Amino acid sequence: MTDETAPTGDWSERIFGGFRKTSERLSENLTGIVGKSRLDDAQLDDLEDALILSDLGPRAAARIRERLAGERFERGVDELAVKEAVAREIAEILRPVAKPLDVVAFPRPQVILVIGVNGSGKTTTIAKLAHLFQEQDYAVMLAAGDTFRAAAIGQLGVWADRLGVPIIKGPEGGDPASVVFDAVKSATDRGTDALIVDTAGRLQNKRELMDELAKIRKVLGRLNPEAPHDVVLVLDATNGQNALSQIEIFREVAGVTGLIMTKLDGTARGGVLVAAAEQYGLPIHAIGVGETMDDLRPFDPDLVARVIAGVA
Ligand SMILES: Nc1nc2c(ncn2[C@@H]2O[C@H](COP(=O)(O)OP(=O)(O)OP(=O)(O)O)[C@@H](O)[C@H]2O)c(=O)[nH]1
Repeated sequence: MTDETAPTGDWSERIFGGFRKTSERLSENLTGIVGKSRLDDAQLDDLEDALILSDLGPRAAARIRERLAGERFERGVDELAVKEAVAREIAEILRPVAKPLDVVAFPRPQVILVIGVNGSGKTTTIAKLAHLFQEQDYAVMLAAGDTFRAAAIGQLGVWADRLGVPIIKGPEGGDPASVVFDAVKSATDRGTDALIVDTAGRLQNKRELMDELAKIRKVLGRLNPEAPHDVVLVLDATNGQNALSQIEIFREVAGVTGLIMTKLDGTARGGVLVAAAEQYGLPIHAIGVGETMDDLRPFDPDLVARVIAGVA
């Protein structure tokens, strides 16, 4: 964890890194592409392969191919024109899933479960979300529902101190559902707007995790039938294609309602977000572009599409 006062630089510059592996692959395969007013079958095949290799996935690749097969390039086919067309099509896929996480629950609190494998950036994302809500003048509380590891409880506690928000914790090895129960009661009593709950990320033991999350849900449902209002899966951009299998598994065990992708400031294959959007249609709430509490950014589908296509 770095100091939250560290300079953050220009975040929009950073996301070029997060999509670099995707956009480089794509660019390499489009270099020198020329033609008359339409792409021919061989060019369309190459384009589709390039999109798949760039982590956009077979479904998004097939969709973009189909759209570009019907495209008339008025000024003739060249690299820039094709990239512009690809950017437009990627934006079409991403726009419907770009959806910030809003605090809307009534009655309060809005209960947001945050899930994801260990190391994905879950704890940091919780801090970033808390900070974002604070900036919008919402009262926030954290709950340390990952009781499996003392370090996880400690780390969330450090963030709570920094942010100046209350945190409900239990003992290491304690029952996460009981922590969540206490937290919802406390948040309700205090009139808290958003309660953000950390959870264990033990994918190795799917059954145990499923039982744990089911128990949390049951307890929550007793206090508020609408809760949890959000189940946000945190994905690490550096994991590339692995993100898709994580969505698959967590959808099954936890009923994911939205995604946040972190570490898009590193060199990563963020293009997998396009595959995720096409395949699952889950809302993408935000992206993480650094380690400080200010480094959560809105997901801008048009910018991301242009970065991926190499025309930003
Ligand atoms: N560069 C970068 N690093 C990040 C980002 N988000 C989190 N990290 C770093 O990734 C590491 C893991 O983040 P955590 O928030 O501890 O992840 P976690 O999923 O809670 O992990 P556990 O505590 O092991 O369960 C830390 O060193 C964070 O500082 C991000 O957007 N960009």
